[in-house]
Amino acid sequence: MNRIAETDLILNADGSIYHLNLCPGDVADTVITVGDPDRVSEVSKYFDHIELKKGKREFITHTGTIGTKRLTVISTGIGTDNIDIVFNELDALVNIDLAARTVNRTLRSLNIIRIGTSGAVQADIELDSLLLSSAAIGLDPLMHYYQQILTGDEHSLLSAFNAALPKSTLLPYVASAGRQLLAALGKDERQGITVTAPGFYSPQGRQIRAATIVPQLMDIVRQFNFNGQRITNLEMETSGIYGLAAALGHQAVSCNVILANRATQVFSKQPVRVMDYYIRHLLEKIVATV
Ligand SMILES: O=P(O)(O)O[C@H]1O[C@H](CO)[C@@H](O)[C@H]1O
Ligand SMILES: O=c1cc[nH]c(=O)[nH]1
Repeated sequence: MNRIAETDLILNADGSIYHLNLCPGDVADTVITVGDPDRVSEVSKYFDHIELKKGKREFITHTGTIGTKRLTVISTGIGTDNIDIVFNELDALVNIDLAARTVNRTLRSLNIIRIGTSGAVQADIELDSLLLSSAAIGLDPLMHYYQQILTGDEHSLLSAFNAALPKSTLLPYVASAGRQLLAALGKDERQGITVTAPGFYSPQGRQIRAATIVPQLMDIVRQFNFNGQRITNLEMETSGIYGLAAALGHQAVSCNVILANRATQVFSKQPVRVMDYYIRHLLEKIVATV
């Protein structure tokens, strides 16, 4: 079996993995990712018992239990460049023998749920509501560095979005939610197609002082229609989460609290209270169904 080089899979002196600072036993089969490191304790405060708290840089991890359900909550920071680190290292922790530096014979598949924040692009999507991404269109570059095997539906969505873009401006890719996990968590929840942007300002159609060269981006996103499905929201991690989860054999679903409505230009008056409400809602659902 191929031995993975010390410079490809880097371990710290205590045997933990380079950025996440975690050891293999530290990760539960159900993993909640959040962008904001401060949101980790906002999730784990609802655990009955916290067995570990570790961290390095923006990657804070708490593992514990609610009843008999073991859960890990980890912060990714902002952007799909961080998702590259978090997903490759989480996968290494559960699927690689770190001592032998070889891939395990039996692979573990994690259930990974993002609890994030997002901006809606359609006027009728209520502020302070929850939205689950059935698929993501990535305007970030991450999955252009990995082999992706697309389904027929993903190919069709990508072709349709490419056709809506002006020639040679952006290079999108498409990735979908884990089918079984979405079936478990998506019941009675609003679902939509999410665009993942490689930035918060011009890449999401915001204009402060620096001039944008894609002024038509928001109109294209808002007007796009794929067999009756619309693009619903913008954020910064979901395409990478879905792309890498599929590439590594994990199930992932991205759940986002809508804090901004870009069409009506309003921002939530109560972001902390609303996030707390949906953390409790999703934890109940995860414990009951995942
Ligand atoms: O609240 P989180 O999970 O960080 O998610 C959203 O908020 C950040 C931008 O403010 C980006 O990470 C975006 O995806
Ligand atoms: O508009 C928004 C709100 C939250 N997060 C984003 O990336 N965009």
